[in-house]
Amino acid sequence: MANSKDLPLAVTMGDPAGCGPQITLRAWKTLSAEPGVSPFYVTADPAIFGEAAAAIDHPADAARLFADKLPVLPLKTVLPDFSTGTPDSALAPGIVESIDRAMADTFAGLSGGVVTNPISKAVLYSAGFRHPGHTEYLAELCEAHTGRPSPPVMMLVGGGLRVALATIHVPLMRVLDHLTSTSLESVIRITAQAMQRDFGIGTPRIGLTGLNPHAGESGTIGLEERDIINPVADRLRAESIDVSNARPADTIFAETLNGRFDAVIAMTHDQGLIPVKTLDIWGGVNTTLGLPVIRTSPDHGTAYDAAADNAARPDSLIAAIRLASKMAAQRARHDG
Ligand SMILES: NC(=O)C1=CN([C@@H]2O[C@H](COP(=O)(O)OP(=O)(O)OC[C@H]3O[C@@H](n4cnc5c(N)ncnc54)[C@H](O)[C@@H]3O)[C@@H](O)[C@H]2O)C=CC1
Ligand SMILES: NCC(=O)COP(=O)(O)O
Repeated sequence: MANSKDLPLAVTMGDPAGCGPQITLRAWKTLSAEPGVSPFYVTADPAIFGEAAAAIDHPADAARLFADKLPVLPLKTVLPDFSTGTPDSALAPGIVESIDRAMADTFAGLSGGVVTNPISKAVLYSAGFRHPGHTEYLAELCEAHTGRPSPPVMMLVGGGLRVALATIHVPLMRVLDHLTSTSLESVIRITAQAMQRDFGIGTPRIGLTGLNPHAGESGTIGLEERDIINPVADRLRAESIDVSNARPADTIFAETLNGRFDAVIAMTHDQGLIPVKTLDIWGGVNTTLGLPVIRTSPDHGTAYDAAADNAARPDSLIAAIRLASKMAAQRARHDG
């Protein structure tokens, strides 16, 4: 499967009633004038971008047009009328087709990676979508394509931090059903490999948060550090993976900003996302590690309110496209 730096990136439409069309157009205006970044095309209905868009028949046409027009590969699904800022489950089939097409192009070696625009989980759920989010859906598409499981790891990059998650879209009450020695070991291995292959860090230093306050305070405020996290870290250190024991989650991000770790693995979604979004709400990027394709995304959601005001900021999508472009180049170097 190609993941070449020379291929265009496939950007999905996301929810067309959300911020996706505005931020895509604004990102294209910035990036079409920026040397060194991969060109991209959008899998979408060209009409949602007005005169700035040019419909293309094939991803290979994107690079030639990119400086002058936003290249758009049209969907088969006809979008119903919609109102910007108003969620509508009737848009779900087009949203899903856009994701499927971007992934199919990447599997076929026509695109160098996928950058997803935000979707509303609630809108897709109400139309029968049975995956928690893009992350899990993309992993399923990868498994269907390769025949091998691709356990996905969500990583947020921003504010000087790289933060992977040991559990993703899981209700807090169910975290312990998902945080097992096996799952944590897999997340650490995938993060360590991705740091080398996609971020060019030869010997990554990985910090683990504790699950409990004070990382369990020697077992007096919780036992998961003693029983799950630290034994996994011990085992992996014996294999020369540079991973810490569980450290208090309230300080590990400051330690990381001071240079102690290259990446942190947080045990829960909010534990990891709060520091990144607080430090870098506009520039943070969500990337999925562990897949055979490169995937990035803005760290924010559909921002229906900002979209309705025509005020959606493209910064995070721009950062997501730049990161995908860099990862594609790094992966090509790594894989030789
Ligand atoms: N990668 C994805 O597809 C993601 C999707 N979501 C989905 O987005 C939906 C809305 O979630 P919320 O929690 O409201 O988060 P949100 O990120 O859409 O909005 C939170 C606040 O930030 C503002 N905001 C976000 N992005 C902005 C931008 N680019 N420009 C200007 N203002 C911006 C919004 O206007 C809002 O006030 C949910 O259904 C959720 O499932 C949330 C996060 C990521
Ligand atoms: N909070 C991050 C988020 O919900 C993104 O999910 P996904 O759609 O990238 O799986």
